[in-house]
Amino acid sequence: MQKLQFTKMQGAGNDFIVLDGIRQSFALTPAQIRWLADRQFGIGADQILLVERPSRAEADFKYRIFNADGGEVEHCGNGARCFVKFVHAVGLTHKRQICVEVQKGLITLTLQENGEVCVEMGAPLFEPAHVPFDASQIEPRAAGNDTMWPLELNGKRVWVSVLSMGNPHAVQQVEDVETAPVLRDGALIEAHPRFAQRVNAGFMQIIRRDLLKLRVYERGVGETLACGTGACAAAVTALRRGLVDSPVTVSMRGGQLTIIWEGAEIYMVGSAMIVFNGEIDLLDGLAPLSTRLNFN
Ligand SMILES: N[C@H](CCC[C@H](N)C(=O)O)C(=O)O
Repeated sequence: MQKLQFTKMQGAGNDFIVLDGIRQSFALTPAQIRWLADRQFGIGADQILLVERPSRAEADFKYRIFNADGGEVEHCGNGARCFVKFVHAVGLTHKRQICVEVQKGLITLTLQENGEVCVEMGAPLFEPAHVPFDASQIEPRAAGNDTMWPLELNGKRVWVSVLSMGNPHAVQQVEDVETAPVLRDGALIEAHPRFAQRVNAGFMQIIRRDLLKLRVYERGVGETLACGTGACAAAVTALRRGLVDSPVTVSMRGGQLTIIWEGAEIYMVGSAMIVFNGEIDLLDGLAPLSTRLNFN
């Protein structure tokens, strides 16, 4: 049995289990990650964030992000803000500007005087092969400076913009996010065969030129209350379509983020909070999950 200290955090309602992998030594299997993230049998979270020492000289820290389904991912916007608040809260650093190594590369995080965090999210990539998205045998449609692609979902065609924030996103515009079929169509888009590594599916509604509403069906999780990379993907898509101006507020069910994009790096500004600290016995957790009945 191994005791593991953890910190439960949230950024705009997207919630995380943050683990200090610098002062604790452990190795997690995908099954253990699924158990920790399980909202009935474990602690419960959308993602697990693992803080480690950097392997690159220019970085202060490294962190790794795992979805609730156990898969490791390239980037996480809300997680980045939670990371900054965590390392300050536990005394791992007092620096206000931190360079962090994540799977997609190096990002710079800044803890602002007002307690919010500004994340330099990197530049979006639009080439289908970089998402990755299989654009073969279909014709795109222009929308301003943006490109939309047709996706067939069980006989229904939707038009999505595809882009990489380091992780893959498919964004569509809807009339009303509250009535959009996010759970049904989000699941179909996430698993669509044209996305070799699956995809995060965003549903955005333009409210004003400085405000859009967004719901995201996240890869490896399902619908979350907010998605930071998804907010960046939606804002960039709306900006390319000429529907909003930068900076734009992205309002999601769990909170809002400010996204700034002038054509190169994207900046995301928002809050992050510690909810509680805890301790869990690593080995005990697998038993309950193995007894989870599979009725389907
Ligand atoms: N589900 C995402 C990872 C977490 C991203 C999201 N929580 C964020 O804040 O960016 C993916 O599989 O790419």
